[in-house]
Amino acid sequence: MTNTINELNKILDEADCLVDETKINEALDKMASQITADLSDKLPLVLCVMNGGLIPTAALIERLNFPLELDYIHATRYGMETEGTQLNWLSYPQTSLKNRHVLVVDDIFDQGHTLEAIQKWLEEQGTSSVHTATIINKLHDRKTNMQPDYVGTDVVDRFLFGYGMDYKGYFRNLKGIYAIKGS
Ligand SMILES: O=P(O)(O)OC[C@H]1O[C@H](OP(=O)(O)OP(=O)(O)O)[C@H](O)[C@@H]1O
Ligand code: HPA
Repeated sequence: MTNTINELNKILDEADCLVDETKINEALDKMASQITADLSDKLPLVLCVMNGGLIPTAALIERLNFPLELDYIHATRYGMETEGTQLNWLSYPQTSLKNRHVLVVDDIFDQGHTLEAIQKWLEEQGTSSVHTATIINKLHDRKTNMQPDYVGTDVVDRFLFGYGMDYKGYFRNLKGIYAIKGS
């Protein structure tokens, strides 16, 4: 256990903070304004993509001053790894989705497979509209075809953690967004 704590503390000490708390808050404010303009009269259902979406979703919805409902979906393709594989669907929303305007919130748009699959599945459930939002868009050319409707900020192609994103299950709780040394 001491080894694990030491290893994790070293990872954090050596990491680069790419997006600090101030920049995250500015990004969230901008996204909230755009979402308010589009969805404030739609009684939307906000769907948090667990686990990474937890912190961004909480921060975003406290900036939305109109009636909305909240539920979650849990799909994961990275697990404890730094490379994604197939998407595992672990939990589905309990709220009826038919004829609903849905806003899906996640932490990061990396290759895009997670959000693309969730969007497709939601459309098959008879939703009226599906919008997608992520705090981070990772810049590289390995993307699927879709684009999130609302993006906080672009970040270079390194392995990230903090603000919802994990390194081996840890560090989702950090207030900034960090890149692992050498990644
Ligand atoms: O754009 P993609 O390449 O599909 O990657 C993005 C997804 O990967 C992460 O989830 P992960 O599978 O790590 O599960 P977690 O949210 O529980 O960390 C992140 O939270 C996104 O949901
Ligand atoms: O860079 C990342 N960090 C953490 N989780 C992730 N899931 C996709 N990309 C990442």
